[in-house]
Amino acid sequence: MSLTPPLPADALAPVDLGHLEHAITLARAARDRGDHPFGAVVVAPDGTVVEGLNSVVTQDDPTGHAETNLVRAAAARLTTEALRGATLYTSTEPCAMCTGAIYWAGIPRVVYALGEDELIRIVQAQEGIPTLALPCREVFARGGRPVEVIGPVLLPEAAAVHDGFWI
Ligand SMILES: Nc1nc2[nH]cnc2c(=O)[nH]1
Repeated sequence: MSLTPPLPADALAPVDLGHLEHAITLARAARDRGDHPFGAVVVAPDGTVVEGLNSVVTQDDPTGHAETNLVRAAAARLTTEALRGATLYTSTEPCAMCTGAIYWAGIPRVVYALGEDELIRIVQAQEGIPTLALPCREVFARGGRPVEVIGPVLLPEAAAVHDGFWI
């Protein structure tokens, strides 16, 4: 479980903070349309922004996590070179499946708001909801190229978007 201490929001560069807040608004949009409350964006070196929302419920797809959907969309829209210079921002730390997708896409930088340990604490109030406790840093550490990871970042809305959802 991640014991990385949270960063204050003002420790981030304003551009990173803006994209992270965008990811959290997408988590809210996913929840509002009936999906699980997760959202993410990829930002390419030229500023192109690709969005991803969780679609587990509306597409009846257990692998429809925000980041996995996003990596597919980004790979379709961006060149390999652009992916290799991109940053992925996500409302919650990527799970092991999504971390694998990010790694295989060659994305070298990830910024997340809510930590996996905090998500598990929220979700575990509910019996029967499965979690996968494997911090993204541990998965990336097994890879053959470095991925910079920044997070968790203290943004109250990142936790608030889960309020009352997992009950
Ligand atoms: N980061 C993240 N964690 C999840 N856990 C369950 N679904 C998701 C998702 O879409 N994104």
